[in-house]
Amino acid sequence: MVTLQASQPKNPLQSLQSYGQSVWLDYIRRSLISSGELQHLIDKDGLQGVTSNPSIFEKAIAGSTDYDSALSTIEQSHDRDAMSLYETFAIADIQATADLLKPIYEQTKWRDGYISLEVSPYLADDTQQSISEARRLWQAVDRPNVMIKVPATSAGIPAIQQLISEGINVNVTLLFAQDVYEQVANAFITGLELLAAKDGDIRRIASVASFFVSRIDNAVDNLITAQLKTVTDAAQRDVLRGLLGKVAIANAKLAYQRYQTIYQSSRWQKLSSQGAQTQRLLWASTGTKNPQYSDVRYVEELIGFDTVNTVPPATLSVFRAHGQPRSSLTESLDEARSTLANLQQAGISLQQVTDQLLAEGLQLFRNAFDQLLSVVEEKRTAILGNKLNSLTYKLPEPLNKAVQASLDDWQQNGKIRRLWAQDATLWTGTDENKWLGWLGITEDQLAHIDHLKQLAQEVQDLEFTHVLLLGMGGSSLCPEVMKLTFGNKQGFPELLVLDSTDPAQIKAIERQIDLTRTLFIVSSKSGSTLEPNIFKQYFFDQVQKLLGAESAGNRFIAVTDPGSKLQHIAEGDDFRHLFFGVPSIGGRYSALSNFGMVPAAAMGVDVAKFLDTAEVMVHSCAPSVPAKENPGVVLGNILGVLANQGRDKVTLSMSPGIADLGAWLEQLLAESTGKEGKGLIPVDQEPLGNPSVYGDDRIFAYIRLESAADSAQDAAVTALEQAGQPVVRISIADPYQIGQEFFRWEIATAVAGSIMGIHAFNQPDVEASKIVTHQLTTEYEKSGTLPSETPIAIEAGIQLFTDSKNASVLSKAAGTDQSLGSYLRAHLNQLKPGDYCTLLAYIDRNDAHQIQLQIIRETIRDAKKVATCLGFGPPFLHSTGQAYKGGPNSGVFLQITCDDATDILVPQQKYTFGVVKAAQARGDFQVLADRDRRALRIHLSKDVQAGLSTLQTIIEQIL
Ligand SMILES: O=C(CO)[C@@H](O)[C@H](O)[C@H](O)[C@H](O)COP(=O)(O)O
Ligand SMILES: O=C[C@H](O)COP(=O)(O)O
Repeated sequence: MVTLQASQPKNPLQSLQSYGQSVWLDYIRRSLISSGELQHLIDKDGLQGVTSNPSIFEKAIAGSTDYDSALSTIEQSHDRDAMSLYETFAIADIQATADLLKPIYEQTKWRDGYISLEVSPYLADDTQQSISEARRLWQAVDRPNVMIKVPATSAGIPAIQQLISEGINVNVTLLFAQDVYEQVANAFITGLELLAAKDGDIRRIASVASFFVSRIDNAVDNLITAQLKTVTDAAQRDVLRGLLGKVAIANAKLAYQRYQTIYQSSRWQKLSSQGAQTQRLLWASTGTKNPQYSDVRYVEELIGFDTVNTVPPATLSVFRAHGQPRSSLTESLDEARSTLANLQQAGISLQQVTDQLLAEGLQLFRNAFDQLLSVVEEKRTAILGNKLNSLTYKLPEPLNKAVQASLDDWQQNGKIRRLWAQDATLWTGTDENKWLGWLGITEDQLAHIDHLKQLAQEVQDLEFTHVLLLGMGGSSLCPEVMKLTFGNKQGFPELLVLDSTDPAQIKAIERQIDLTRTLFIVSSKSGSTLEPNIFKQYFFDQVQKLLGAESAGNRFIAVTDPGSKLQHIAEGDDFRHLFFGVPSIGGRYSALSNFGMVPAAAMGVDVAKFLDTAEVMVHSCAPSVPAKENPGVVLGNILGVLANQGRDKVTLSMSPGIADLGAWLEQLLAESTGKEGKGLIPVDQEPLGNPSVYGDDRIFAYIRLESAADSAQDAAVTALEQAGQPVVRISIADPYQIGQEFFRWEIATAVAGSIMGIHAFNQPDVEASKIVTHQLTTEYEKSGTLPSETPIAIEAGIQLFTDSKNASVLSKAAGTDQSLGSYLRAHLNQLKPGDYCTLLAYIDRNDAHQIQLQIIRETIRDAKKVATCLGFGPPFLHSTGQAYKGGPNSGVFLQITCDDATDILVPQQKYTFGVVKAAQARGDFQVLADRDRRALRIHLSKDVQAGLSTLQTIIEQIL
């Protein structure tokens, strides 16, 4: 303790030192430090320490502009998440305060001169996390005169012992009960003993036990006042009245008695003889709350040797002005005992009060922390402006209310933190924790960006004209988005993507490229997917014929998970490069990993910039960002809650320049959530209609590219909003910000999956059709033909097929006129409100076919007022196929197959690509039928365009 000169006139604050009490300030704020006011308090009032807590930092950072310019300087140089911004400010303030207090620390031989920093209030129930957080903060602040604050919960007490044993100074906070205080003192002493046993320097370990005072009076006075309303007995009323405003101080005085006993014990004497300092009681919560009580009561009544009182600024001022110090802490101890005994007799349990105060105290700190982080997040978002894609939404009121309640649940139950902590119980508790590697992928990629930069350089140097990506689903959809969004980058090859076994489509791609100047990327996470493997066989064979076996591998790159079959093939064929995926990232969550970024780098996208830009969204969705501020969590809650209320058709509308994002989103949403009879049904590329064509099963998501928006789309979305349809709007200022949507929607899908109660990372029903396809191709290899089938109707060169169950339903409904039209009418008449209709087209995906299918789709939507989807096979099998089979049984399917005009033999196999496609269509159909889906297959002849025209005419006639 610093001894003041005898000659100096002492103010009441300064006088406290002569009673053995140190005054600390329960407040911190940057301007207090920078203005010199804190130094003044140290110099003039003898202030000997400072404490902070989440509420104090909330007032400082959220309630002032002290930090605004620092915040914008940081953000302008590099974006950080709200938690990291808060910590940067908090740590800087703590360090600056520690430096101001350092002379006191040294003069008092490490007894005083401390500043405290509290661990996140969200860790109060977790011993291990409290320990690691405290260690991390201790190292980050890197000052000997800091104390890390840990709450006195049952999980906190073992953490306190451990931290003390490691030589970390601890301020034990949220202490209300004497018994708990004893446990804390015991943990402290044990911690010191452990440190001494390791030959640690125990003399320098300082700790305080922050015993809260005024809150006890508040709580107890309320209970007494409530009793006084019912108790009529005069004597009892006197006793009750006499207890008002007495309990907190009585409790503190008796805690101090325990302190004295503990630190006179022989156990302590052993440590003391080695130079250990006691863990002082520190009176906290010492601002007077009840205006009827003296404003200095919780200072004046608690003065005693070897104690600390941490006071808020207002109490500091009034005590300086009129405080009357006396040695009060050891006065009237009998009265204190009888106060507590009377309280018990009056039926008020002090233990219940203190238990409740601890729970409330934690909640208050959590609320303050959330408020603090919300405000930092708001300030950050304002500084970022349009560098962060915005999200707004308008929902009909009952739905909005349900979404807000769900967001509250996510907040109060710490679910965002649980998501980031990879807690499988947020979903089904199966193995979801093994599939969350995508949460940290941007950081990982940026840390190893050189391999992508080198690839980009190499591709340029070698002057390839094309990069052809061979892959399916999660391995092809992000590259498709990149291709459409970024087009051809000057000086780089054009990226093409092959994800279809349709022979016409393969030929169309082959016609576009020069095989000798193309770089092939074979992309498959599992490395065992049929399509990329046979694509590789085909193109490797072609290149080999032109360049010779030695050189062919030089034109191939593989992206796959370590140890896969594709890795072995790539090594065997001497591929140019082998890039690995992360096994804990499933295909549809892999966009920002090598599966999306290798092709992006090869086509000339600045991947470092792309990932850096995506990180802005990662920061916005961070675990510490409160639910209502968290853009991924907000979207996930909207999707999950609306799906549970029957609005499960997520109708996607994108600006034309980013239209392919829809196909990527389709896979993410459908494959992640469409299972166990539940699911979000994405509706992509369905042209927006007027509000009258929609039922009440939709939610609309409009993703607008600000630089190239479509005014008709804008008007249509506004009309939907005005008609009361739920609409989410996302705005993207720059195509480079599309990566933010990858991450936002991944978080949103994971959140929606949790709300819907499903495993958001598996795809059990995709596997089912793969198995049937495999059986069919094996059969073909043996017999040279696929099993024969009998159509249920033939007309105008079009054949209809279905399974026996659907056949009998449709035949009955078609009646005597078993024409194509009657069957189609019977099939489409099964559509009822809330259903959706999907066209599953196993044909060449060219512009003409797309236009025809879109017309058919619109006709069905407008006539039946149902959602309509369009999937090309086989790609959709790796995407929406999961939801069609595993999701709600509300789909009515029209599968469209055709005879192939030309076919291509798969090298080293007996089958052709056409046979594979046919087997895939049949496998798909069989599984749909096995799952009791309403499905009809329409088989066209070789002239697909003519067949589609006939189909279009019939559908227009019958609806
Ligand atoms: O625990 C410490 C210091 O160790 C304090 O910062 C403590 O958190 C504060 O005194 C209280 O939170 C203030 O409580 P109150 O005045 O709001 O009741
Ligand atoms: O979405 C995933 C597709 O089924 C492709 O899987 P893959 O990357 O293991 O080949």
